[in-house]
Amino acid sequence: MSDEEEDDVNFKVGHEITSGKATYTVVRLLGEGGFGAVYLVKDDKGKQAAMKVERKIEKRKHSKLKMEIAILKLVGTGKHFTKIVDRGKKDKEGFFFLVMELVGKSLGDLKSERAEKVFSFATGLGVASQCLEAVEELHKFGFIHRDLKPANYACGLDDKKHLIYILDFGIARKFLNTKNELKTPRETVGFKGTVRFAPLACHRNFEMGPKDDCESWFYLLLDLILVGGLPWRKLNEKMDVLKSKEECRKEKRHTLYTGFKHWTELNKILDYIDSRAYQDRVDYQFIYKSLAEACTSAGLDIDAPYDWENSKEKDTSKESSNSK
Ligand SMILES: Nc1ncnc2c1ncn2[C@@H]1O[C@H](COP(=O)(O)OP(=O)(O)OP(=O)(O)O)[C@@H](O)[C@H]1O
Repeated sequence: MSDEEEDDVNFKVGHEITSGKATYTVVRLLGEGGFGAVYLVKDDKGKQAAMKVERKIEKRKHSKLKMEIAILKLVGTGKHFTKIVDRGKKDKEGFFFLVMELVGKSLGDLKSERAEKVFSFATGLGVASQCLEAVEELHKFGFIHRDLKPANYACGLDDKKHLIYILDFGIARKFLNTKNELKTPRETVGFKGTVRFAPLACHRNFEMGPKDDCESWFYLLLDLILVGGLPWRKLNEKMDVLKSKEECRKEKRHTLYTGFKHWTELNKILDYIDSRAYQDRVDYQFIYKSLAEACTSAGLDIDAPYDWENSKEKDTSKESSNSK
């Protein structure tokens, strides 16, 4: 059995977790991550929520869940962030938990339900614009995410189907100090995050700043709309992925936009992000404007209903897709 498996918290359907506020009953597992699991739960009044649990391990230096709670508390009512419902720890059973607002399917799941496994151009750009708004908000609070990818964003439920939420702040890092000044970059930094979406700085073991989240966000944007996926999607070795990302800055630039008629604005965004350094501020407005212009030049509306809001497509609720 691996360490990871030993770390698992396995709740059966019907398992009850009581806090000072309510008793939560496990309805089903929503997903499992590196350090724990996320369950669909309902409280005493039948209200549904998501409960993230993490096994309490003394030897673990960083609790991902603690970081997640700290960030959600900090951003408070930010519209792209799930609200905290409850949180606590169960010393006897040895786990921490966070109960939060329930959201719908992840962008990764929504995308994989589509015929060509990508969103339409307008949905991709509209969604990506919201994904960046969430990142901008996080940056305002002095944190970088370091693991932006379609699996870490989800759409809302019911009347919030057009709203995108950012999830999973387990490896976020503060880049501003207590005086709100940029922290001095470390000499060398270990690889963090997901190879496919990692920025060049991460591959090169450099300290990451806001512009590096933007670079990952750009890969995410392409991943949402590029039929066949990112050029390095089939490569497993970090070094090969770095090489491919570097080539896409030079002679293989066109492979980032295969099949797109309207990519000039997207290319300008990548040039802009690449022109930024660790210490630079990001002009998010320039990026939002360029995304909207890319849609306009394609004769599309960036604010149009998203692909999954179309009534012919499946329900976005994980609950309805799995429990019927
Ligand atoms: N508030 C929520 N509402 C509904 N589903 C959620 C919610 N939060 C997370 N999930 C789902 O639970 C699964 C795991 O979530 P998340 O990525 O946050 O967990 P994690 O344990 O940190 O994962 P990893 O270690 O792989 O990054 C995902 O499928 C995600 O879509």
